[in-house]
Amino acid sequence: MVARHDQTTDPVLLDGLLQARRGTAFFARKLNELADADLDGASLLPGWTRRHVVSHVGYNARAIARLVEWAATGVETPMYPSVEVRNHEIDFGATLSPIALRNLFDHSAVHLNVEWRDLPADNWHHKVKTVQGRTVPAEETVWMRTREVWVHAVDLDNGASFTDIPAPVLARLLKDITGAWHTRGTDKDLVVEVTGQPSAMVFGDTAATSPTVVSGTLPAITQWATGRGTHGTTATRDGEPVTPARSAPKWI
Ligand SMILES: O=C(O)/C=C/C(=O)CC(=O)C(=O)O
Repeated sequence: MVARHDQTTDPVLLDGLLQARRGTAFFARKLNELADADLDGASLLPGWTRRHVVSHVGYNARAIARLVEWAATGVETPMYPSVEVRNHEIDFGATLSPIALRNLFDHSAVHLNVEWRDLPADNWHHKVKTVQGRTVPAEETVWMRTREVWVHAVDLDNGASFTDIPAPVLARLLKDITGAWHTRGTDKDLVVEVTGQPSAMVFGDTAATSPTVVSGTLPAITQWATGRGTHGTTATRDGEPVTPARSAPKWI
């Protein structure tokens, strides 16, 4: 039976779906503001034009839809056959005509949304494996997509910034990234402090005796943590400014 609304009634999941759908609408808005010729311009990602960003976001929706189909059917359908195929697909997509590229984004986003909508409540707990080898419940696909659409909307370099991203999305992203650093041990002697928050947000090597402390607002710190520059952040060590500002450890 085809559903007209989400099958899940889990309020946390429904809230997550809302953030993903809002992010998709935001990406669509920034894309629609660009003229066809603008798609040839550079994005904020080294070596990628805006075409590459749109291509990646489109194929990412298809890849995530495959995980949702896996959760629905129990038939293993990976995001991508391999990282090489993923990268080749992005390069190929970047060569499409503007209308085809825009259709790729639109149609893949609708497809993913339908897969989410029709997934029975119980199947959201079914385990699937991401291209990075993480085994996660299908619920995680919502966050995976949320992250992609909000951050890559900024990467289109068309006026969007991290201040446009909702605070709960930024906070979760920062927690994810600093958690990954911690797991890899790449946050040694590094403390990250978010300013201007009702409750303290401190991440990193908080046991270090003389750490480099990088601080800034939630949008500025999250932008920095994703490897998108030091703008709006300050770095100090033993109370003295650190120059040049410390770049963030690798995220993914
Ligand atoms: O969260 C993960 O384990 C994997 C995420 C991705 O693979 C997202 C992408 O970078 C992609 O679709 O290529």
